Amino acid sequence: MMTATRDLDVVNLSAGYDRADVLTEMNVSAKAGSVTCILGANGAGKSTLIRSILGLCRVSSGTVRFGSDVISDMPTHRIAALGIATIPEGNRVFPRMTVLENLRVGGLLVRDAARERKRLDELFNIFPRLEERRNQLAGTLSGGERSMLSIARGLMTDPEFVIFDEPSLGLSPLFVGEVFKIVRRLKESGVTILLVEQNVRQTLDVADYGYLLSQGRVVTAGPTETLKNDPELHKAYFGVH
Ligand SMILES: Nc1ncnc2c1ncn2[C@@H]1O[C@H](COP(=O)(O)OP(=O)(O)OP(=O)(O)O)[C@@H](O)[C@H]1O
Repeated sequence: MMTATRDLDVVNLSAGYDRADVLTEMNVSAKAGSVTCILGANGAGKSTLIRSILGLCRVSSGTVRFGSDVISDMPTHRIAALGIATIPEGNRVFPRMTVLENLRVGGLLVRDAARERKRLDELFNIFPRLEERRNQLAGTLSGGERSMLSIARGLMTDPEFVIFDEPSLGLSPLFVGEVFKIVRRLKESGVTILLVEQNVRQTLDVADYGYLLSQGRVVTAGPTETLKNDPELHKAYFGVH
């Protein structure tokens, strides 16, 4: 595991699809080694923000920087090669492949066999259940094990910056807890995390800093301890005016 050193900065970004911008002059920063959460109702622009960071949106103005690199004009594969990875929602795995095969697919960018073995060992250390079940077909794992596998697969490249896109979506409460435990564990290992989640209470507990989006703009932002008492957040999530 590497200790993150680079901040991610979205600076005055306007971006979207075709001719219409979805994000308007957005400013979001994720500090190296911290957990930053992105909150907001359906359609607020959370996925569009992630897609912009990954080079999957049309940017009309502004920039995205990762450390000293401007990444907003890079193709997605180059952004990934800088050490930015995404974990998809829920528990997506290749059901007819074994646990080990799923992990190897996640590590396709890792061309060196010795590095791949070392990384597998590190991940099996974090996820011992996956090691026990390394030769089991992923489709026969429990829901919780599958979500561990989908997260571990996304970590095979040993990224410095990890974007979680609604990791608890569709999971039962018990497994949601597991996902948040993994986020904490990763944070302790020094990785930078950007967390998009609807599970607002647990997200605010694990994150250091948060942004609330609405209609493609940042409505409010701050340390999560402060955000917990922010009237805008209460209005958005708990219906308190
Ligand atoms: N491929 C696309 N082409 C055109 N418009 C899109 C596209 N994807 C999303 N949008 C629009 O952009 C706006 C923001 O959507 P986005 O998916 O970023 O929101 P979100 O906050 O991630 O919502 P959710 O929580 O529902 O996933 C919405 O109005 C949506 O219709």
